[in-house]
Amino acid sequence: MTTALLNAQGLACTRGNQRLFSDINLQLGAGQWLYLQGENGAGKTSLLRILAGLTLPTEGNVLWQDSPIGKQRSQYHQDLLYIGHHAGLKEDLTLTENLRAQLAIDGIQASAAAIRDALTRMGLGKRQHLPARVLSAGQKRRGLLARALLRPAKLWILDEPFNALDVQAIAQVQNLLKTHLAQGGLLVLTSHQTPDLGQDAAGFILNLSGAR
Ligand SMILES: Nc1ncnc2c1ncn2[C@@H]1O[C@H](COP(=O)(O)OP(=O)(O)OP(=O)(O)O)[C@@H](O)[C@H]1O
Repeated sequence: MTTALLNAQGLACTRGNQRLFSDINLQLGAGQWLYLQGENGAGKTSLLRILAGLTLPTEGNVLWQDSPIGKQRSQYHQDLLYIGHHAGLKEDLTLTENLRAQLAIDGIQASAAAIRDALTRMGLGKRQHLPARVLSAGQKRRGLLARALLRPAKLWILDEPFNALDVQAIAQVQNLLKTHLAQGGLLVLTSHQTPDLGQDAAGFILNLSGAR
């Protein structure tokens, strides 16, 4: 049996006077994934943000390695890679500068060569010195995902990682996710496109539509 590293107990979320979901319980161990489904507005991003410790739940707790995430913010931050739905890039900075700044927040000093390699692997070798504002939506998404190549983290929480990506990039990101899982990483993601995470990794699907 896999030991649960991420544990959510009785999660509920209310926004304004709208109950998005309640009584959400999850357990995820090494090499396991959770795929959140649901219509627009079902509460997927809200749940991901709660799991990432960015929003407090209305009810319930999130535990990481048996301890509430609020009591171990710095350890949890170290173990977590969260990539949000909206491009979190500073528009006037280049992709290289954006990545360097994001990694610095994560406490990681990546070399210029490592950043260049990651961007090249994401097909952005020729775009690395352009300000983010001139990049296409898919290029921005690729740039955000390059962080996953540079930032070791046990738990990945990804909000619509395939958004705006072309077929080739989707396949590349799916391979990245499979490798992460094969190495014992945990993955929580949402996407309007069903991901292919391979036969070997164990996974769960949670549909938030109707979880009120
Ligand atoms: N801070 C907030 N204040 C008020 N309402 C909010 C707030 N944040 C989210 N909501 C509402 O909560 C609902 C769920 O939003 P959320 O972004 O979690 O949905 P989602 O399932 O990720 O949707 P999508 O598939 O469109 O990305 C929406 O109706 C949204 O307007």
